[in-house]
Amino acid sequence: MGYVIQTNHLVKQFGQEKAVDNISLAIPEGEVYGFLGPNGAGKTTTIRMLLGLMTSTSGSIHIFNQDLNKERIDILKHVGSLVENPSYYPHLTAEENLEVFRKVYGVPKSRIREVLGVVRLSDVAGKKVKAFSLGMKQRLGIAIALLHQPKLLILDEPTNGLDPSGIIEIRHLIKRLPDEFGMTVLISSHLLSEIDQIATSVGIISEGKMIFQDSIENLREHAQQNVVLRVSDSIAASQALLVRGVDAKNQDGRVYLHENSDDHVSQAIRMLVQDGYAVYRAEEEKRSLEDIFLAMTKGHAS
Ligand SMILES: Nc1ncnc2c1ncn2[C@@H]1O[C@H](COP(=O)(O)OP(=O)(O)OP(=O)(O)O)[C@@H](O)[C@H]1O
Repeated sequence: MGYVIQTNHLVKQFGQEKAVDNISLAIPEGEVYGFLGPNGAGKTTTIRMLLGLMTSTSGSIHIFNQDLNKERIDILKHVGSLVENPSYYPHLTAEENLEVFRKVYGVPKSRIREVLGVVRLSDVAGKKVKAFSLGMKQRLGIAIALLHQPKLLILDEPTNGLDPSGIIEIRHLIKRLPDEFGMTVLISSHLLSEIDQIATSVGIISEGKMIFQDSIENLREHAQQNVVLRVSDSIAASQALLVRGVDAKNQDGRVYLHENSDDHVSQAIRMLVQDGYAVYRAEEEKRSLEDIFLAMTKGHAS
């Protein structure tokens, strides 16, 4: 499979601080890549380098298999982006704003109607942008980014500040782009929950370093849940299980079983009952992807 974006040991240093520290992104074609990290992790800095808005300290960037240093203009012709707050003309309508950008890009007038349709703003095309909600403004920003039919769309925290319905709208919109338009999308966020339903690949950064990069399925595997047992004496019970080779841990007065297949759980319960312990409850630990993400980034920070 081809990669649309590949960075090799990318570094950006501000004074003594490495805001981006050895990041090797690999973003396959046709994916929605969720670029995740807490505030200040280095997402925007990475994105600014990808868009040629900032030079790197070291490392390389290849987009569409071309070196960004050497073929910047050619590459950026096929990239659309929405980084931080997009600039609009508030006193112009959505359609008039798009017309300004259409002329810059030199694309046919028909694109305006098409992109308004894609972002579902056709009904308010004649409305002044100053009357738009934040969610509508973000969708207009995406419409502008789509005008020249880019092969790659880069969105920096597009759901920041949006209410839940605005987040859902953006989510639906982004999800359609790879299938309908063959596009690859990079979307950054500090909240995994916001993008766990749209991303097919995920890269997690913390303090400038990449700490996880793989498919969303493999991230879900990390989120595999322990089974928690409430028993009569959790300290002695977890010891008894460990002695018999069961991966068990005592925590908060409960026994945590890491191996959570039906066979393992029933075997552990049988052992405990045989040893005279009372087993009151067996429950799956409720651990969301967000919990896993927080644990990963916290673990890294400490
Ligand atoms: N122009 C700059 N000069 C000095 N330091 C900078 C500059 N830009 C970013 N930084 C620092 O680099 C680090 C990473 O910032 P960056 O904005 O890339 O993080 P982020 O992951 O995008 O976070 P956020 O979600 O808050 O935007 C921060 O410590 C920030 O203070």
